[in-house]
Amino acid sequence: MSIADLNFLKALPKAELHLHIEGSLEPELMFELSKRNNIEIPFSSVDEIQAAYKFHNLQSFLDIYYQGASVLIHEQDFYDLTMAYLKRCREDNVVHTEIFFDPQTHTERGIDIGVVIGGINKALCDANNDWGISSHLILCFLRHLSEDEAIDTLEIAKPYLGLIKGVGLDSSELGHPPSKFQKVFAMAKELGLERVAHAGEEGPTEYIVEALDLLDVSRIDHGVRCVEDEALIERLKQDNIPLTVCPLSNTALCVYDDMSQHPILSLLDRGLCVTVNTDDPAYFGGYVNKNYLALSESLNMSKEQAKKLALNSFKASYISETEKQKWAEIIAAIETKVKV
Ligand SMILES: Nc1ncnc2[nH]cnc12
Ligand SMILES: [Zn+2]
Repeated sequence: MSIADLNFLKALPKAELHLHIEGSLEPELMFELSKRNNIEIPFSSVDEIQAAYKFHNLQSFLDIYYQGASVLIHEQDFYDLTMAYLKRCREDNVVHTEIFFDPQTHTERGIDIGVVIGGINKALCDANNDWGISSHLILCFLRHLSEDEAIDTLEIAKPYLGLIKGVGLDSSELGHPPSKFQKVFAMAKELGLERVAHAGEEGPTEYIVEALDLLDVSRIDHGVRCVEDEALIERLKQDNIPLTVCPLSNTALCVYDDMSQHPILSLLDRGLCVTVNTDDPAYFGGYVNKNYLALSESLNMSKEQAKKLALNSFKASYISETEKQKWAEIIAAIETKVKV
């Protein structure tokens, strides 16, 4: 890709809607926090950590991801983690981000949910004040745990609901259908929270349908397996349900053997509201612009397609209609012709 093309991708304002903050823990910070907090990790160097990042499916990644998160103890750790991610947003011209966090990964280890939310929120406020990056926070339930544990998590989050935009569902998908969490999602809706869920990453198309019908979600995270069901594709299009797609994640976790097989651009061309996101950038090889770049290199993404993906990222977000309009106008004004 030429320098002009790279500059074009960078110039596009973008929103990120599918980012697990724990998945932005870079090996360097993991190592630093393990020393700072005296937490043992089974690696003796940053290189050793990086060498362990070879995954063959979602579970092989999650095992390492939960182990990595064990170095996060104090509010300052969550602040440092979030601030490091927001610096990457600034570099990539990501001007709005909707961040997932997994409270149960921390409360299970005896960390107070207030410590987690406090550290993340302070970094989000600083990035908003200093760099104008806006954000929302989405609390995810771990689907390999029980619904009662998810309900307990929603309960302890109640004092912080003013800082939380919505709830999500993540972790091991296969064997943990959305139907398992119908009650807690109804409670979240009652509390006025937005709802999203991972579905159709490794799991079958039925999980996408369940997330829509039983959890009443307004976005699907991943959702790429919708390509197996024509009627579902039509429904997602008609009902304007966005998919937060994560290209580099999908190849790192072997959902696709090669990026050239990825369906994101064909779904875009069919009129679905697909968006580009990182999922767990510290583990999957890059942040937002790297994901766009991969689509350029492997799928020959055009500049018009890139603009549409950036536009979709704001359309699919939970920002106000006025803000959406503002970003749409800015994106529309970006020149697609290479200037000499
Ligand atoms: N890609 C992914 N799928 C499900 N749960 C996750 N938690 C972090 N990354 C995830
Ligand atoms: Zn995810």
